[in-house]
Amino acid sequence: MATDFKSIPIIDIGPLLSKSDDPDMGSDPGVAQVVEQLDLACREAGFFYVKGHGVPDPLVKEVRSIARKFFHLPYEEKLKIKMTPEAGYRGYQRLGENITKGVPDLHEAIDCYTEIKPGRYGALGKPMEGPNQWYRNHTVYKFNRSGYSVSVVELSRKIMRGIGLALGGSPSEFEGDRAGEAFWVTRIIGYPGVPDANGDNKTDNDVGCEAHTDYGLLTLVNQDDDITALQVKNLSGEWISAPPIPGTFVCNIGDMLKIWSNSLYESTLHRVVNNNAKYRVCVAYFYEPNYDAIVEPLDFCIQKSGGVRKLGKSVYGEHLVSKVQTNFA
Ligand SMILES: N=C(N)NCCCC[C@H](N)C(=O)O
Ligand SMILES: O=C(O)CCC(=O)C(=O)O
Ligand SMILES: [Fe+2]
Repeated sequence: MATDFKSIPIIDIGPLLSKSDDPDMGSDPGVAQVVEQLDLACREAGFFYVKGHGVPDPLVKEVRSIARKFFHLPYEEKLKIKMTPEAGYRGYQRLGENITKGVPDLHEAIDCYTEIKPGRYGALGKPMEGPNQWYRNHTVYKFNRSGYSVSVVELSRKIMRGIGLALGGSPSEFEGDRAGEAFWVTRIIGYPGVPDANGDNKTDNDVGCEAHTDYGLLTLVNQDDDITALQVKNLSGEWISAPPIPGTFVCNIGDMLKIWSNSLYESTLHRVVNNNAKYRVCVAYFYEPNYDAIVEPLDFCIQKSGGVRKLGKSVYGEHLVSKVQTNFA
């Protein structure tokens, strides 16, 4: 929402990926071009599409089809992996159960998080401890086995190397005790189409997901190919659509990157409105800092902002827990 962007840029990150293990990647002209585009996109919109990302198209489609299959199961089946605070907020959330801005959203979802062993982060980690409910549903089990998460975590790390350079830092800026053990969240989401005559899909709200920002570093959205529903807010308050572009992921910046960058990059408000008759699925992958990362504006970002420190300190795990705990009625 940093500017009045009217569309969301598409970036071919192929050149970045081909050099992403070279510590001197920044001096490669192909990489430099990608980095320049990343910087512009992050400053202007906080959103961009990536193409040339190397995740096989059949895999991208397969996880959406797994998601669709799950949401078509009878309600009783889905409830067998119900999300509860006791389950570390992992599992299935029914239609209207997620709350954004105090209003129930018109979507259902499964949340999976990096597993946290009891005691791993003390009191900070306690609310999020627990295993994912992979083994209690055949369809969810297939998602776990697909290899999707492994592909997108690698991809995210490489994009973050480009973003480190884009900010004017090193490619490894978001590694080590910042995001070397990146926490991840996978959210498998289903949005009913426009409510039908008998009102089966009705909640108090017909917005699929109300306006919000994402919490961590970088989100990778894998959305249905044939429905435009994701909208991004620009500076004048207009909602700019992020239509599906086959072969791409929609990427956006989270709250922790906003802090580290001292607001040079913003976590942009977005929402989902499915006005289509068809059911829409989306698999969102959130690449986050280390669970216990202490996040505060980086010195070189403060320098770039005329020496003014714009934001205070945050602990990622605390931010996540406070969000997760207000996501339910
Ligand atoms: N992990 C993410 N970003 N999930 C987004 C869920 C919707 C926003 C949430 N209810 C909120 O109010 O923040
Ligand atoms: O469904 C989408 O396209 C995006 C979902 C989203 O913004 C979220 O879950 O954080
Ligand atoms: Fe989001």
